[in-house]
Amino acid sequence: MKAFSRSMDKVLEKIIDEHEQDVPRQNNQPNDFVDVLLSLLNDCNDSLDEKAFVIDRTNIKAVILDMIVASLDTSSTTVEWTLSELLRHPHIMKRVQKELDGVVGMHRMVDEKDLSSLTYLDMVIKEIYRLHPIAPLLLPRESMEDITIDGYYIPKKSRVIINTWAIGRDPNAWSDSVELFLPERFKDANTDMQGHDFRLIPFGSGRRRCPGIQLGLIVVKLILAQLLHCFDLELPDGMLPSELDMREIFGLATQRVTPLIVVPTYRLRC
Ligand code: HEM
Repeated sequence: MKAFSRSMDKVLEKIIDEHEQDVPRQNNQPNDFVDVLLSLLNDCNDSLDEKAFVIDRTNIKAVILDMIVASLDTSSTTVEWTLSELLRHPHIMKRVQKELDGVVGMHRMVDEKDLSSLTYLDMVIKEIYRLHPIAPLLLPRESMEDITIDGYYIPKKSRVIINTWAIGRDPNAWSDSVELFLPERFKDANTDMQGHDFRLIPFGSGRRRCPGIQLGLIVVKLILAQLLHCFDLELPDGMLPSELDMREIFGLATQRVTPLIVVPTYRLRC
């Protein structure tokens, strides 16, 4: 563990050093997240001001590490569950590819600017988060006052845990076909994932909502669009879609019990 912390510290030091040495960035024009953190480092030297917050190099390393930890598994696990469901539902995978071929064609790769036109892929991603929310229990909350909701009394200072996994499979919130993978259920629905519609809150809601939601959604959508556009994907060794193991590991992040193995075949003409 200590060896890991030391090597991680080296990586973080390198990231900060590179930003500090990158002269064009230092024209009071922050370029990226680390630049913004470094600009705060230089800004808060007013030790007489009690309200001034202090941010030092260690804090910056902690925040960068926090971002790496919070973003990697969440994004990659979303991609893995999406591919799993698409491999179990080949007609839906074909429909995603048809949309991609219509929007992008077969002679170039998907670009970030194409993403807003991929509306069926949006529905697929929402359906993934309904059935496979990556953080099924969100972050724990503490109630600030006594309250009764639907007849349940919750005293002040209770630890409250929101089970988004159960909400996603609740027939009262969705329909009887709640166990089915049906992206079309979002066709005419105005459901967003920003924390306003409590039926679908894979990034949480309120002040502790995921601060990386915009980045996360773009990264996940771009990776999926590129994979599905560039490749036809199949299960290995003639495995049938119905034979794919969909068991989940219960934990802070919902991973697959068995890693997904996929056989890709290139399909573009470029
Ligand atoms: C697509 C993938 C992602 C998913 C599904 C996801 C999901 C979540 C969820 C459910 C929470 C808890 C929210 C709550 O309890 O209300 C959370 C918190 C957080 N996420 Fe994400 N996230 C993703 C990507 C990212 C990215 C890309 C970043 C940063 C670059 C990030 C940074 C964070 C941080 C720092 C917190 C803790 C916020 C706090 O303590 O107040 N996440 N995320």
